[in-house]
Amino acid sequence: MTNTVFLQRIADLYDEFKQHDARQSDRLRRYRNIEAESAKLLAMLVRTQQSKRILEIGTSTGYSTLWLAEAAKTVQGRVLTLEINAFRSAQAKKYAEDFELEGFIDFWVGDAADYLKQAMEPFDLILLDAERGSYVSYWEDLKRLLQSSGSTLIIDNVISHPAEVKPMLELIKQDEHYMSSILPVGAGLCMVVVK
Ligand SMILES: C[S@@+](CC[C@H](N)C(=O)[O-])C[C@H]1O[C@@H](n2cnc3c(N)ncnc32)[C@H](O)[C@@H]1O
Repeated sequence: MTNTVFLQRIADLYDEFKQHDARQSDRLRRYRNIEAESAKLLAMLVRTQQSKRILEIGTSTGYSTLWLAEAAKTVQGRVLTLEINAFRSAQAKKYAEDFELEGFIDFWVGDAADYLKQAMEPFDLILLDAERGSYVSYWEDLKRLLQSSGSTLIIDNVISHPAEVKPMLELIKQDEHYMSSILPVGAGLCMVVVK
């Protein structure tokens, strides 16, 4: 698939997802995919950082996963994506097949907390985009998975939902091993880098 085709197809898919969400009154039934500009920035980060090991927490229908995987493909990287809703994970897998990117993605179904508790292998880039109320409880595990200098954590929705992410951002700020900054892109991304 050429880059032009990828961009057109992913834009069409995003429109479909947005239309789906506009029809849902229940927040949990919405796909809540990341903003297009944020997804593009993530793909740029993979390229600049040459991220080989990428973790996504919150697959939904795989919009951000596709962007991450398309970039991972160019740097010989892989994406592991976690989703509690098996139906959504299956939807995401189907889109990955349609985009011929399934070979760069591992889909894991379950509560992210369970994965994070037992995980030992480090990641170069982690996208945190699940239920914000759980983020603080993930922090100790995330620290273990962000092992080397330059390893990066991106947290979505820090401008759109400041109160919900505040406890997590406070925790990060207090830790002298990390630098963090809020990027005014999409719904607001917090970029956290291991010093
Ligand atoms: C904001 S959406 C993710 C959007 C996705 N990153 C994208 O841009 O296409 C959050 C997703 O996290 C999932 N989720 C919520 N709590 C979770 C948990 N404890 N473990 C794994 N996934 C969870 C939800 O089912 C939902 O699909």
